[in-house]
Amino acid sequence: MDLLLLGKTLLGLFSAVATAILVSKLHAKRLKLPPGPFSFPIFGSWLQIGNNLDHHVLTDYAKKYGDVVLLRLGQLNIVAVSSKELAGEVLLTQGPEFGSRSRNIVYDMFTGNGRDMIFTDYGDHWRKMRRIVATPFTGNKVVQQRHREWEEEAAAVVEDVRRNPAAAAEGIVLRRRLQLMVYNNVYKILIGKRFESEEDALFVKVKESNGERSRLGHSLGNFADFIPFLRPFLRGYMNMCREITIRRLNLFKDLVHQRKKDAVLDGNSSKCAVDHFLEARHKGEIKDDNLIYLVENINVAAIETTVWTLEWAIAELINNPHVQTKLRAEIDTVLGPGVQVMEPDIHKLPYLQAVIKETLRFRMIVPCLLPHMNLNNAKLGGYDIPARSRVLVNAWMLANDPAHWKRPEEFRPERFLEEESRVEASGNDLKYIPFGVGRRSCPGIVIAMPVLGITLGRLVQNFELLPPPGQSRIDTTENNGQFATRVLKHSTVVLKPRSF
Ligand code: HEM
Repeated sequence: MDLLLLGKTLLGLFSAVATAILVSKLHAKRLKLPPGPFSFPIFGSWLQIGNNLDHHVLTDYAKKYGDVVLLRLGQLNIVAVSSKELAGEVLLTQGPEFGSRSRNIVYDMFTGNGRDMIFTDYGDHWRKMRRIVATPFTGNKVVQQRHREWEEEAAAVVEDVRRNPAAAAEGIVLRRRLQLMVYNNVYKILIGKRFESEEDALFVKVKESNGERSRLGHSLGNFADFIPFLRPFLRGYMNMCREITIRRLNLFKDLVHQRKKDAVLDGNSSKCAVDHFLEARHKGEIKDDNLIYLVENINVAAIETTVWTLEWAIAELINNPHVQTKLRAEIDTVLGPGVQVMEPDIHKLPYLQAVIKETLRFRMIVPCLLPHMNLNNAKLGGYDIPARSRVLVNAWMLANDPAHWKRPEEFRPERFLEEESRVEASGNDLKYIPFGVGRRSCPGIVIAMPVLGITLGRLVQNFELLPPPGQSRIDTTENNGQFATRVLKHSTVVLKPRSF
């Protein structure tokens, strides 16, 4: 480290200590803050908490301190909420107050300081961007217009797996093929395009750059977020983030440009999301960079979320063979052996729906939703919540709390046909909100649920899903990141074809 950097760091440290002590004294007098672990000047509770602030750690804090906990990490206040009542306050009753998003330095960079939709503050810009995304992705006709494409993509997966001798013998990493399928589902809506194979050059490029962005954004604890004078130590990491941001935005600009050319050549092609975004741009509702960030947002929100959920569901179906057998029997009985699951069939397959709901409960991939934020000082559960707190709703804890659920530690889809038969994934009961609820809830539920139903239904009716030879289970060790819970190791799966 050079002397100048060391000098700057020490100076920063000294002024931060002085400011932190002064601010905390002033605050402590006036505000009734939620309980939480002891907070030191400058570092807050970072030394006790460490860098693993995932939903399990937050659950432990909730058990110790209560339904609303304040964790101070340097300058950042993190408010963790874990009761139905307070989740309702944050997401519904006080939705506008807590409807902004907390970003960190990396997400400032990824989103151009909130020029996107997902990480922008609650207000007119967000409202406009959300409406523009909603038309092509979540309008009430989207399922009707698109389900044939999703069925064809799922049929292509089944075909490819049947043709691959390794699938029935040593097994394959099915995730890779499912990833291509979900990219195709989303890219057809986004730019009217699908990729032919996993080797398609553009697919490889998009997938790698999204993967790199996701890897860099996944880290849970980032000390430079809450102790800004330590930022110089992260120069290398920040440079990588900057580089990937530029690369991705250029890639998405090229995609939009290409779509403009294709649409002119082929006047008959049906309208895709980018066409809607371009119209909004022409009307002056959004600017060029907002348009590119919308494309960026769909790339991060729509694809891996669905792939991770499929990956978890497959792992649970293999580790719970009785569930898999029961699901297969339901499909065979209702549709007839070999009659392929179509989207309109899903409502006739309650056990399939229950398996999906149970996966989203037990393996909630966005366990604390995306971070909410209050722009101004607010009140919650009788406590003062300082402006710009990062508010995390521990949705995983609500969905796995023995106070609300019978034997929550079991993967038991039957619960959604028996004691929880009225509970829906759309959040009609706040103990189960895998897509959030309220203003900032996931608009993608409209397409995610049918895609999950078609894909899982087709896999189970066409194959027996098994662990690889020599193993009795799929490894379900979690990899918990800033926003998402993924499977640590992408599993190899054996798929034995059924004959009809
Ligand atoms: C199984 C699949 C998915 C799950 C579990 C999921 C879950 C979530 C969750 C928990 C949130 C945050 C809610 C909150 O902070 O209150 C969210 C936000 C969002 N999701 Fe999804 N999602 C999935 C698929 C999709 C798809 C397919 C799309 C495509 C349109 C999508 C688009 C979005 C967007 C745009 C937001 C941000 C909304 C806003 O800030 O206003 N998601 N999602």
